Amino acid sequence: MSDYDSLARLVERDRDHDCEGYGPGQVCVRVAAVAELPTRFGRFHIVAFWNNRDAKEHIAMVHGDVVGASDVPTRLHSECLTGDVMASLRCDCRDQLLEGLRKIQEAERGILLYLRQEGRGIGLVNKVRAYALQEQGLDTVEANLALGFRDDERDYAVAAHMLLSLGVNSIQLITNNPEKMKQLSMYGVNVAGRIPHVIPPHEFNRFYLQTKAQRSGHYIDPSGFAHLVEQSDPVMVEGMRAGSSRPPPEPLAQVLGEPTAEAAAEAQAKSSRPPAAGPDRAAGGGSQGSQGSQGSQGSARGSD
Ligand SMILES: Nc1nc2c(ncn2[C@@H]2O[C@H](COP(=O)(O)OP(=O)(O)OP(=O)(O)O)[C@@H](O)[C@H]2O)c(=O)[nH]1
Ligand SMILES: [Zn+2]
Repeated sequence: MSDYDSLARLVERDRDHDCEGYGPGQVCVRVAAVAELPTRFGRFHIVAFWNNRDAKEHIAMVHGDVVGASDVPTRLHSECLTGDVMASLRCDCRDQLLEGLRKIQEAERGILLYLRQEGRGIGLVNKVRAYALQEQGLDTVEANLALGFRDDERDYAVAAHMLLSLGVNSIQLITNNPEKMKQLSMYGVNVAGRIPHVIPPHEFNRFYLQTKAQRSGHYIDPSGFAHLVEQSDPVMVEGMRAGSSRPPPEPLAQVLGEPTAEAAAEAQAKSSRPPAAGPDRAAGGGSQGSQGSQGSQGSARGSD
């Protein structure tokens, strides 16, 4: 049976599915529709889900045969309109999304769940409010708390049910977030292991990533670098993987309007003048604004 057929059968199977649900919201999902989805990273199947809890349309990007499979590389991505669509540099979401699709496509099989949990579950309007507070000096955690939310409002019951509906036996979760591991296991998903998903920081998101490491307990080196012992894979961003036949995502330097290392080297080679010392660019300009300069106010959670 083809990968498509095995997924299409799930639509038939779920037509009248109505279980008691998972989590406090007793969320139940159905596999509602399946189609092929060629992407710039390769061919996927897109699986659209219905759920009984919110009017949001969560989806899975599926590569290869996952029904009944074990150790399936799986990424849970929470929606970030500003990062995913608008290419915001405040966070690492877009890089994580594209790198996640690429990692999955390079594996024999894999799943990326795109969960409509904008702003760690507080919604887009509130995330913009949180950004405004961050401009006044709060960090990402403090801004959520100031708005009356928890640091993270996400519940992964919907994700757990989606994975169970797809019939995976066990997953290797692509994440740095211990809460995702914990909740999926709690909801009955067999999380066999973790694949780190660290994106090197840049000047605009360094403080945000440090806050996630220091205050939210994410497995990111507090200095912001991907120097984790368990990280067996080299970090791949900016299309730097040697030997990959797939088109890389656009280099961050291009997004920032700066020349890439290759372009800079080429320009230098062409120039008869000796290269300028130019430490400014490497130092990131040092103009972090309020985000970079303000300190966090203790009460670190999970910072050990
Ligand atoms: N409230 C709030 N949400 C943010 C902010 N920056 C990014 N986000 C949201 O944070 C979420 C990030 O989701 P993920 O990348 O799936 O998860 P993660 O918690 O970083 O964990 P990883 O699996 O390690 O990447 C998205 O929903 C973003 O919209 C912020 O400053 N405040
Ligand atoms: Zn984001």
